[in-house]
Amino acid sequence: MSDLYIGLMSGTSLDGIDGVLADFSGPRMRVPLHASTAFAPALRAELLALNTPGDNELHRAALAGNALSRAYAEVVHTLLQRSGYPASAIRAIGAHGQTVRHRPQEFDGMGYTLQLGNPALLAELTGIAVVADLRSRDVAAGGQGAPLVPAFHQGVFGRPDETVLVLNIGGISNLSVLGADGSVLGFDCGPGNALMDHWCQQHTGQPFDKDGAWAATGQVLPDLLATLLQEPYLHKAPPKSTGRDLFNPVWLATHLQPFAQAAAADVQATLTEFTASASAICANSYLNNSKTLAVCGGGALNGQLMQRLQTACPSLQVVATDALGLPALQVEAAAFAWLARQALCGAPGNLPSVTGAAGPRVLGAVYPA
Ligand SMILES: Nc1ncnc2c1ncn2[C@@H]1O[C@H](COP(=O)(O)OP(=O)(O)OP(=O)(O)O)[C@@H](O)[C@H]1O
Ligand SMILES: CC(=O)N[C@H]1[C@@H]2OC[C@@H](O2)[C@@H](O)[C@@H]1O[C@H](C)C(=O)O
Repeated sequence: MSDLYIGLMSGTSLDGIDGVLADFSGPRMRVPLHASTAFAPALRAELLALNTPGDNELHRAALAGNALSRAYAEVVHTLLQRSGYPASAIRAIGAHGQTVRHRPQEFDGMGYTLQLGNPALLAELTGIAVVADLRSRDVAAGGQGAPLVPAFHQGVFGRPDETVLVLNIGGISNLSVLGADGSVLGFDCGPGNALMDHWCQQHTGQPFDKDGAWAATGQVLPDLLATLLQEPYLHKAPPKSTGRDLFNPVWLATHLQPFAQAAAADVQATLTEFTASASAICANSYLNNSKTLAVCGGGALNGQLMQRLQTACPSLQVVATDALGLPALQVEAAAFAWLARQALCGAPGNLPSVTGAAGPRVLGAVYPA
C-alpha cells in the first residue's frame, strides 16, 4: 500500500517553492515527482519586505500568508495532476511556510520563530491534511527550532562505515554531521546564497549569479574577506541557527563601507569565497573519518561556489547529493514530507543534539483534510 506525502519548502533564498511527492511505503523513501515555481514578483517583494519591521505588519503578513498558501496549492495541484493521484491518496502535506523572523532564544531565553502561511486555507484549497508550524514546539522546548533537516539527512544519507557531512546551501547554509554510530550534529554555518543573490540583483538585475559565472570574473579581496570572516556568529559554538535577521543587506552594506571603491565583480567573488569559507570552516571542524561533503540546496548548482568549497575542503570530496541518490533541489522539500509523516505518526521530528531542545518533540500543528 502506498504511503504518500507532499513536502513544500519556500526557504530563505525567497526564490520560490519546491514541492515533492514522497513515497514512504518501501524500505527507502522515494521521490517520484518534484515541481517548483518561482514567486510572483509582487509576492516575493512583500515577503522580503516582511523580513524587516514595517507598517501595518499584521494585516500585510496575513494577506501574504494567504497568497503564499494559494501558490503552495498550485504546486500541490501540479504534483497531483502529473502523478495522476487524487487528493485522497495523499496522507498529508508538510508545509514549511515563509520564515520572516527567527529569534529563537533571544528574549530572556524564550523567543520565537515565525513562518508565514495559512495552513487552513491550504487544507481547504487542496482537500489534504496539512502539517504546519513545524519549528515552534522545538523553540518552546528551549531549542533553536532549526535546522530540522539533519534527522532526515541521517535516514537518507547516513552510513554505518563513515561519517557523512551534508551541507545545505539555501539562503542560509547548514551542516549535518552524520556519525557512523548514528549520532547526529547539525547547525547553521552562516550565509548561503542570500548575500550573493542580493549583490547580484543589485548590480546585474539578475536574481542570482548563474553557475557563479560573474563571481568567476572577479578577484577575491583579501581584506574584505577577512572582515566578513570576523562576524561573531561564525565563531559561536553550536547549537546555533541564524537567518536574514542577521545576514541581510544592512549587514552587508555595513561591512562594505570601507570598500566603497571596490569593483562589483570583485565583491561578488569575495562573497562567493566568504560563503564557501564560512561553510568549509564548519565542515573541516567535524572531519572524523569522513570522505564526502554532500551538498544540497540551490548552491550545489553554482559551479564556482562548489569549486571554492572543494579548494577549502581538500580532504573531502565535494559532490552534489544527486550522487548519493537524492537531487540537490529535492532534499529540503522531501524533509518536510518526512516531518509531516513523523507528526501524523506521533513521532518526534527534532533532534535535541542539534537544536538544543530539552527533549525530542512531535513537531507541527495538524489541519485535517
Ligand atoms: N544555476 C544556478 N547557479 C547558481 N546559483 C543557483 C543556481 N540555481 C539556484 N541557485 C541558487 O540557489 C538559490 C535557491 O536555493 P534553494 O532553493 O535551496 O533555497 P531555499 O529553499 O530558499 O533554501 P533554505 O531554506 O535552505 O534557505 C537561488 O536563490 C540561487 O542563489
Ligand atoms: C528558521 C529557518 O527557516 N531556518 C532555515 C534556514 O534555511 C537554511 C537554514 O536556515 C536552516 O536552519 C533552516 O532550514 C532548514 C530546512 C532546516 O530547518 O533544516
